[in-house]
Amino acid sequence: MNKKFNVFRPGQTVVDLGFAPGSWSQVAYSATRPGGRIIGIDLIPAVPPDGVFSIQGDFLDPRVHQMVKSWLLQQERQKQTQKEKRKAKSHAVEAEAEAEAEEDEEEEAQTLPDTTLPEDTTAEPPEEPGPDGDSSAETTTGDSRDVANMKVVDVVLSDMLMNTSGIAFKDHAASMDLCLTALNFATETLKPGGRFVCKFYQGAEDKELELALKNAFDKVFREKPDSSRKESKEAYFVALHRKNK
Ligand SMILES: C[S@@+](CC[C@H](N)C(=O)[O-])C[C@H]1O[C@@H](n2cnc3c(N)ncnc32)[C@H](O)[C@@H]1O
Repeated sequence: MNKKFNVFRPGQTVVDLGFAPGSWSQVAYSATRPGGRIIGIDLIPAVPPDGVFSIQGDFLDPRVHQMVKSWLLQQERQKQTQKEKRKAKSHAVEAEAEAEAEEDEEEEAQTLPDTTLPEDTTAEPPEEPGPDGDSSAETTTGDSRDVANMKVVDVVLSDMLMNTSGIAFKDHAASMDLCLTALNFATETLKPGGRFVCKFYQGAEDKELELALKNAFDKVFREKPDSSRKESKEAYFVALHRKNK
């Protein structure tokens, strides 16, 4: 499905619901390098693949949503701090280069007759805003706003499925609960343009889920990948480009 829909890109933040034992997380991790951040959540204890952070808990429990959001916030703050550090470093390099250039000019000037020296040679250089001063302020404000709204996630995956009972309607209803919970979380956290992939058990109510997805995303595909057994009621929705609303 990733090959077909190109779900992952380098640097993305991905939330993998029902991640254990971790194959999807592993694919997400490799496909989002460098800079990707992956968090997996599962009911059962499982060691996540390298580079993946995990939380053990029931995603139907709102407290688990809060834990994931806290992690996302922390990651976002880290990203901003790293961005600011990089900016400060590049400003320091620029300032050093400017100071060196001025020193060179002064040295050159000292070798010339006095009359050629401009009057303000000894004056402090005027403080000029960095080349990206204004736009960086905008970016920071934009990021802070996104963090406040928690729209910081690029992809939400849900492969959550209960142990099936064999009673089709019951399994379908349980699957719809999980999918709708995942979709609610995605609605709260996905950036505009974000993607959502969820496994579901086909049944009477999946049309409603499809409609909710179409309401929130520009494109929605119903998929039955080759790896899924033909007789199984399992299928996937792939929703691309979260609408900006
Ligand atoms: C099919 S497996 C996931 C396989 C995984 N995507 C992978 O690639 O390795 C489904 C997982 O969903 C988890 N799950 C089911 N209900 C859940 C819930 N309410 N909260 C969190 N995880 C849940 C199960 O424990 C199980 O590990």
